[in-house]
Amino acid sequence: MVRNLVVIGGNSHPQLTQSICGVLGIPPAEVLLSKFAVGETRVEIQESVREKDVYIIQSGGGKVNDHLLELLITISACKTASARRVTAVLPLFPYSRQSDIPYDKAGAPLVKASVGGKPANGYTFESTPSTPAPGGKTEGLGLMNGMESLQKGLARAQIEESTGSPVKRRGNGLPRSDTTDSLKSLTNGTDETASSTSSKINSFQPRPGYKQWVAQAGTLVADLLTCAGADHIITMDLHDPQYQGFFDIPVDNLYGRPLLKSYIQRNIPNYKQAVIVSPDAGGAKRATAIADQMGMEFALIHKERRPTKITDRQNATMMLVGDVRDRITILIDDLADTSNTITRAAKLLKKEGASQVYALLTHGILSGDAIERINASALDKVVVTNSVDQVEHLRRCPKLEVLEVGHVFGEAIRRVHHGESISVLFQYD
Ligand SMILES: O=P(O)(O)OC[C@H]1O[C@H](OP(=O)(O)OP(=O)(O)O)[C@H](O)[C@@H]1O
Repeated sequence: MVRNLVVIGGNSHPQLTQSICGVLGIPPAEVLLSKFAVGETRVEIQESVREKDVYIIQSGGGKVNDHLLELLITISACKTASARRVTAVLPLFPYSRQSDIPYDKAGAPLVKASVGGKPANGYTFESTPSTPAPGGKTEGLGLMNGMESLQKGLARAQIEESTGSPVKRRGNGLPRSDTTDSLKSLTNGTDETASSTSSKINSFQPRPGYKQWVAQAGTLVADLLTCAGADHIITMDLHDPQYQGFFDIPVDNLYGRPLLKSYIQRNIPNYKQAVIVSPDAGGAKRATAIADQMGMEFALIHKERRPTKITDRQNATMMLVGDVRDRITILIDDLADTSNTITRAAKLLKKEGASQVYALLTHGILSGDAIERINASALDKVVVTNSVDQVEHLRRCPKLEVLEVGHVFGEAIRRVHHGESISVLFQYD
């Protein structure tokens, strides 16, 4: 029994809250988490948290935005109810993959670039923005684009003023052709100017190589948590460990690896002869750490994230570096979302002669038709932790096995509460 410690479970994962409370020997706090008719989140803390050390359990996955808002409101409610310290426990941290520019699954940037006003079909990843030449035109970019739009808007206003009727526009904001003559007379009076103005008046057209300005949601979410009043974060296997640097409060990033290692030792026959495989270069460090510690061989799948052409998805190939013939292979990754990565990797491993393919992941998000994809794949077994609720996934996927993380978070909470070191939880030997 621990004193002055309160655990509040969000709606994302009630089973994990129960298991953490079981480890700590306390019941979860009484809270009301619901929604008003309009859809707004409603939170009521139904017991006193004054001067208490509060831990709120809320994972990513599922209705991730609802869960995030519910967490923020709960943190704020505890702070205003005079909690001494509020710790957000996020077994899967939401939005932590969004600190980079977005790519589609074939690895192509989501920017649809245009070249000289033409569609992006000729775009290659080797393309670079053209160097502006003296007297050269910089079509459709930045300041020039703004000036041309302004010029065009003025021209349209003048036509409207002189004719007394509004200029009709196409969907893209261009005047209709019946106004073109008037337009010509109001610009330089030449066809060339009119047509070039027409082509330029359109909205912003990014060029190849232009880095699209995207929301850095990871930073925003970090700020929202601290703004709401979180004093401390506990999470597990952050997709980018550097994400801890987005916070100015302590972040404890626990490892799921001890669980995965122990699964291998207990369940894979003659495991020293098996091969650990990283399904992409991004996860190589994660997978080699396990292979090195367990004295196992390692292979890498090079996931080509840069197809030659933006339209050519077939070029987004996977290539195996290492030998897996007649060996059991174990894919190691931090998470599976759509399951594309692990199912494609499994197909390649079987093609290269692997006798069996396991996938061991910390976070089984398994969105959309991920389960169907796994069921139909070459994967023999998928092992995930319950950092995300797996009840529904288990029901639908006979290949799925789930490892319990409640004791890891329970022990981390106990140690943080008592001011003990939790570094022992970071060791995975
Ligand atoms: O199940 P899926 O939808 O295929 O997603 C899973 C993949 O996504 C993440 O990596 P990401 O593609 O973000 O690349 P990175 O490792 O290079 O950051 C993760 O590490 C997996 O490899």
